[in-house]
Amino acid sequence: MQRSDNKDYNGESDSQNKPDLWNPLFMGEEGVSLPRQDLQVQVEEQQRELAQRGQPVQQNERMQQSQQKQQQQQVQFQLQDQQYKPQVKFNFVNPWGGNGEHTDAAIPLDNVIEEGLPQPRDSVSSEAFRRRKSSLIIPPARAPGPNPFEYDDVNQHPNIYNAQQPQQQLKQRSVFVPNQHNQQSQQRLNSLRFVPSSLYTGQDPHRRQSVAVVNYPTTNNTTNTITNNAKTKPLVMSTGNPGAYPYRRLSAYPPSTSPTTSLQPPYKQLRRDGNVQVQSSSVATQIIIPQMRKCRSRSELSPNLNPIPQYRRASLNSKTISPLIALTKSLITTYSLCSPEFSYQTSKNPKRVLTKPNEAKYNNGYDNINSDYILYVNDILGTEQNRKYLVLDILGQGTFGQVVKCQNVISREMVAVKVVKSRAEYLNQSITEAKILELLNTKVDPLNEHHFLRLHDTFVHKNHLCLVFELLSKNLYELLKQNQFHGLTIHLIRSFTTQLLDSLSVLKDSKLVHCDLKPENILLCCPDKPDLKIVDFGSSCEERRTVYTYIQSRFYRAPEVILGIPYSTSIDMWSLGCIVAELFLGIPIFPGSSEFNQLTRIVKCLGYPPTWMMEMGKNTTKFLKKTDYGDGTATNDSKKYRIKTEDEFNEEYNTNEQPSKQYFKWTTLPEVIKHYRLSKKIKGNPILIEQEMRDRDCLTHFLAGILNINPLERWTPQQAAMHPFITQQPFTGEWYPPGSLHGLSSSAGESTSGIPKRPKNIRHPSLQEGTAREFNKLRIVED
Ligand SMILES: Nc1ncnc2c1ncn2[C@@H]1O[C@H](COP(=O)(O)OP(=O)(O)OP(=O)(O)O)[C@@H](O)[C@H]1O
Repeated sequence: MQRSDNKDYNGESDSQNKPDLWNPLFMGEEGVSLPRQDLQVQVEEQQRELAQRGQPVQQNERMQQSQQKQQQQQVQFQLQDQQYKPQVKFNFVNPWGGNGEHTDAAIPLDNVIEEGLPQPRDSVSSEAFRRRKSSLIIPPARAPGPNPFEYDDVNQHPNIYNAQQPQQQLKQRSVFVPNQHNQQSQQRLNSLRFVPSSLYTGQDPHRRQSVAVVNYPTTNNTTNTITNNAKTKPLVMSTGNPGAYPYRRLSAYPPSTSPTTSLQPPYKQLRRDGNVQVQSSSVATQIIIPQMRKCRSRSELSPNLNPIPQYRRASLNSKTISPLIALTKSLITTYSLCSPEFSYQTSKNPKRVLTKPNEAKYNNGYDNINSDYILYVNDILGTEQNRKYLVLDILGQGTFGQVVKCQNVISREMVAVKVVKSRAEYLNQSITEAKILELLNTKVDPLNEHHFLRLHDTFVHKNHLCLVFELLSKNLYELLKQNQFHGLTIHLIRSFTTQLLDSLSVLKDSKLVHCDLKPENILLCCPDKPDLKIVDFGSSCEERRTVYTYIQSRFYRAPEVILGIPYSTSIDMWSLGCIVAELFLGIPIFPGSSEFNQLTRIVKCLGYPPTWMMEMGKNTTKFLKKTDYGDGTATNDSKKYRIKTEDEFNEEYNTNEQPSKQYFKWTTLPEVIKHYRLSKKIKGNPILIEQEMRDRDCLTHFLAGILNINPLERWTPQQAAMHPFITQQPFTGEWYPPGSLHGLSSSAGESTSGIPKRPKNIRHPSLQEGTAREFNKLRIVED
């Protein structure tokens, strides 16, 4: 099977020189340089021969010349060989331990930005770009769970891929190891022609090609032996005596399904390649090992699928399985087939530490410096019967603690356990989270219809509160990342938004504010369906108890929170607007590097907040400046304020604010949405493009209603759920939520958003007098 996509080769698009998946080059250590070893061996051999002939061993001039020539030749070979080598380092991780390097498979952020846009791609900016720094309390960097299938140093592996040790083991068991048993003949072969250097570097190409190929037929007129007639001839094989046949018979094929022809793979395959000469019982024929060849066209890279892929690989129940399955899901079976001594028991695995940092500091050595419980794979959390959970892997690390994938030891149910930090402040907040979830699960949504995470159990383990949740799949941030930070389809966005609006409607009715809605806290229920759930109610509160003023992750923080005005459930709608825009654009719409920068970005895109908000905000003077009109002619209240320049802000607060990095060419919301690049699928199809543009207009209108800077005009979830973007009714360009006079005037000031303003004669009662009467009713509680 050959690769059909080329994306993983360091982003290089040229597929011409890419080796296929089974190329031994993929399996070896990068930089394997057998030719050098070969050269040495050859020189030693020459020396030995000279010595045998009674000539002095010292290198005379001729020998030196010939060595130089050979060296030049080898350098040439290596250069040629480099063309075949992938640039990616494929390391095989030893699932039993070992501390090889891990190649980071994370998708580079370089793919995120549209073509032609400024590229904020230096490491610092991409770090800052991650919104994970924007939480209430800066959380440690997300620590994805180590992948047990990552590739590590080949030599670390205790099994068949080990370049040295297994060969010795295999040799003891009389297993055919071509690269070792015919080392000498190989040297001679190399001297005859060019063979890619790594073809024989500690790898058994046949073994890699298939575990099943080692099952060979026995026929009466053949003798299954390999003649290692290295001194005189290249590798020569003969077939015949089954007992002496160097390949082990594996249980993968029951006798009835055993191949019956006399020439079976790999011989058959080698022969097909035209490079094999087989010696039967009477006539000896040479086998020439196949060489790598250059891929000439793209079509050669497409997989070569056999309807019945005989003799390629097998599972224990004799079924043919794909190489991918053989090397992932069925890896243990594959190992078992390769080596009868191989045994695997999870309980014997060394405990892999999941927590970072993992140095013991507090809580009798159970906790690290952040008061996080140091978790190991195979740890048991909980002590009570039926409340014991086997730790399997880490799912996420956040402000409040770590979330780990666990299995209930008795019921075997898979769950997610949040192990809260052992500090009082986190403990108290997590108790609130548990209470809110309990309320949602039992009273508000007992039938599990409104997309809230289910809490199964709570217990305390070594001074850590543990919350046992249903196990969900990846979060929306991970989904975007997986999509290389390209936006999702409008269809999918609609599906997600509909579900989220349903949840927010229920929360609003229950007077609950989530306070930390962001893509990381919205999880898919399973990987292959668009069903989702909202998690992390750790910052949630009742609407009448909005205790904290420093809430929400920065990118999703509502303007009223930034300005320091009392808030309500409408801040979740703001976050939702930011999330929907991000799902479309692939990257956050307001990726503020600081609160000041966040507000600047919002104002640039959507215009100034209404004056009453600025008058009322506790933080207004921090970020905005009152303008002096001198002659007093200014009538427009909004012009009383302008956002401070970076210099003014830096001077005042001794900071180092930089001008906002532009992630999009366009500034206003309608422009950003309209000009976002078209997906390849619809490019060139005018009908689809027209449909897409209509959808975008509708999406823009929908977003403008949710991303209304004025929280009193911002649509409620119930209102938003009636918008044509959600209902898919025809969108005429104008829409007002039924029973409301709220239009789309996003601010009382100059609208830079490009969204049409509500007609002047229509005013919402709460805006009369320009005061914040509604807000005054809310209780302001300082934190
Ligand atoms: N039930 C679950 N199933 C699978 N993964 C989960 C589950 N709950 C949480 N996660 C993962 O763990 C991550 C952190 O969870 P959570 O947000 O609850 O922790 P936190 O400490 O409150 O984080 P934050 O810093 O956002 O406050 C999530 O982003 C998600 O990827």
